[in-house]
Amino acid sequence: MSGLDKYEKITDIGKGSFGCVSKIKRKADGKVLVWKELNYGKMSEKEKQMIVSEVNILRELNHPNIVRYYDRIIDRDQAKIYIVMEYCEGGDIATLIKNYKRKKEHLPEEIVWSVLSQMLQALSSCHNRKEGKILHRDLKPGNIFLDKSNNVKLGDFGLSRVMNQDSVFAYTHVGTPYYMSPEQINDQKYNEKSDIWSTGCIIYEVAALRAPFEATTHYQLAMKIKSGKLDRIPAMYTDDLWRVITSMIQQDPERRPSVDELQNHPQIQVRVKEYK
Ligand SMILES: CN(C)CCCNS(=O)(=O)c1cccc(Nc2nc(OCC3CCCCC3)c3[nH]cnc3n2)c1
Repeated sequence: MSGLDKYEKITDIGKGSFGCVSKIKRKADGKVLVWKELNYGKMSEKEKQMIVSEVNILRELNHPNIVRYYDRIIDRDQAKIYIVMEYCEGGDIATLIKNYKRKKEHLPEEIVWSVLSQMLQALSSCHNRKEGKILHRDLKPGNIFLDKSNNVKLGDFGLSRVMNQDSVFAYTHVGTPYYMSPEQINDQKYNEKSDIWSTGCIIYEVAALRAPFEATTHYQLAMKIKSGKLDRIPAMYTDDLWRVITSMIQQDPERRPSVDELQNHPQIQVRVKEYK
C-alpha cells in the first residue's frame, strides 16, 4: 500500500504559508495526525534538495515542545510531498489570544511564564544542537500549538528556512511580519538572537493580547520596531515578567539574553522539566 493509502483524510485545517494542512487518521491504529502538503512541481533542483535536507532535520528534532514529525510521502504523479506530523488538539496560540481578547480576559501570569519556559526549552534543543544549530526564522503565534494537555509545541521548525521569500513558495498569505527583529528588517544576518526577539514579542502578545509593535503598513511597522518604543504589559503582571520581556525585545541582538541565560531565571528554571 502506497504511503498515502496508510492514511485517510479527515478534514482540511487550513492553508499554511506554503501548503495545505489537513487532519488525517492513520488506518493501522486510528491515530489522528496532520499532514502538510507541499507542491514541488515548480521547484528548482536546489529547492528540492533543500526540502529533503529540511525534512531530514525535522526527523531528528525529537523534543516534547516541538511538533513531532512522523512520516513523509512523495507523490510523484502529483509532484507533491506530504509531511505527516503530530496533531495538536489545542490549536494555535494565535487563536488562544484571540479568544481571551474577545472575552476581555487576561491569561494568568502562571500561564505566561509556562508558555515562555516551554518555548525556550524547544529553542534550546535547536540552538544547542550538537550537529549545528537550527534557527526557526518564522516564530509567530500561528505556528505555536497546544496539545490536549496544554503543552506548548513549536511548529514548522526548519521548514521556514527553505521557504524564504525569494523562493518559488513566495508566501501566499503575506502575513504582516509583526515578530520580525530589527536585524532582519535591515537584512542583516539572522541568528539565534533573532529567535529570542520573536519569542519576546510572542510572550508580550500572550500577556498584552496585542503585538508589541502594530502598524497598518510594513514601513510604519519597521519604524516602530526600530524605534523600540514599547508600552508596558498590563499592570496586573509583575515587573519581573516585564523585565524579562523587555530584555528579549532589545534593538541590539548582543544585549538580548541567550536561551541558556533566560533559563537561569528563577521563574523559568522552576518549570524546566528534565527530559531524559
Ligand atoms: C490560522 N489559525 C488562526 C487558524 C485558526 C484555528 N487554529 S488551527 O490552527 O486551525 C487548529 C485548530 C485545532 C487544532 C489544530 N492543530 C494543528 N494545527 C496545525 O497546523 C494548523 C495550520 C497552520 C498553518 C495555518 C493554517 C492552520 C498543525 N501542524 C502540525 N500539527 C498541527 N496541529 C490547529
